[in-house]
Amino acid sequence: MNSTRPAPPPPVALVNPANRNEGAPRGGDEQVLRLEDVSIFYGDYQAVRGVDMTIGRHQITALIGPSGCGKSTVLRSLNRMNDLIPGARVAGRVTFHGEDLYARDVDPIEVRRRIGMVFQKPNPFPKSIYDNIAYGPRVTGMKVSNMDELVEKALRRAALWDEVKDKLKQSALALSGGQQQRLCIARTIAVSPEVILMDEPCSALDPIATSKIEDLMFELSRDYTIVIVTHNMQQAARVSHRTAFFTAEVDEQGERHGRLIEYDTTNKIFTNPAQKRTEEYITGRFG
Ligand SMILES: Nc1ncnc2c1ncn2[C@@H]1O[C@H](COP(=O)(O)OP(=O)(O)OP(=O)(O)O)[C@@H](O)[C@H]1O
Repeated sequence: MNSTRPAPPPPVALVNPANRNEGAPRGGDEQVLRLEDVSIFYGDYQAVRGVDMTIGRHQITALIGPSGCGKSTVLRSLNRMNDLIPGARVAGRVTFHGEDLYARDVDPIEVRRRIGMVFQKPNPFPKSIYDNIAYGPRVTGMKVSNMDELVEKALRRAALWDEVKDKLKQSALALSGGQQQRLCIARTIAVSPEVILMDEPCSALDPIATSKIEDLMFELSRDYTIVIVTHNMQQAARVSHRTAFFTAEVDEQGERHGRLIEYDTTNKIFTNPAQKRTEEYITGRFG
């Protein structure tokens, strides 16, 4: 008997009664993405250090943590979006179904088709609603027998069809912010990705539009694997199956590096985290 075993931390404030993903994670045993000892640099600066994590199929994985801890940097490493930032470099291994995403012969364009991304600010093209959806399939050379059908399917999947079906030829820029974000999700879906990365997709939206996107994420997780960066802990608690808590640590030289502190089921992270720093962040005492 180990009588010196520390007592588990008390339940924290953000207990998660509304989480719809409680219980056995769907399909989560199958790993889609894996990070092994991943460090990410901007020039000489090591923004993220030594991250190990796996992302399960058809799960929603939330990345949370204080500003500057490297959440977006890690997210962008999952579809080689960091390649587009001059001086950015990924060390370690990121694999997608066991295949090294950064291997020489891997085409980053194909990576981004299979692992799509939705950004913080809705960024539709200054084109019609229809052309926003049709653009990806056209430029990636997808063989599409019926583009109208594909556009309708993507818009339906993104829960936008009923609102736009009578104005497909109108500019996407005339849509509300929430509609624009669902259009961006439809645009991502149109090229048949397997994973959707979302970088604070609701931060520019009001609570009603946010709630619609959260419902949509839940629906989409039946068919897609989703990784979301969010500042909103309630959102992580509501929508995700698993949560990764990052923070920035200062090294001997006084440099700050993002580190993954704890990664577990969302329920565990929000009710009984193993790490004191996670608990302090969740309860608002730090960060
Ligand atoms: N393009 C860039 N060039 C140089 N440094 C960068 C770049 N992007 C991010 N960084 C630095 O990397 C670190 C991690 O940034 P990142 O944006 O990934 O953090 P974050 O946790 O997503 O922050 P936030 O929650 O504020 O969006 C920060 O110190 C940031 O200044």
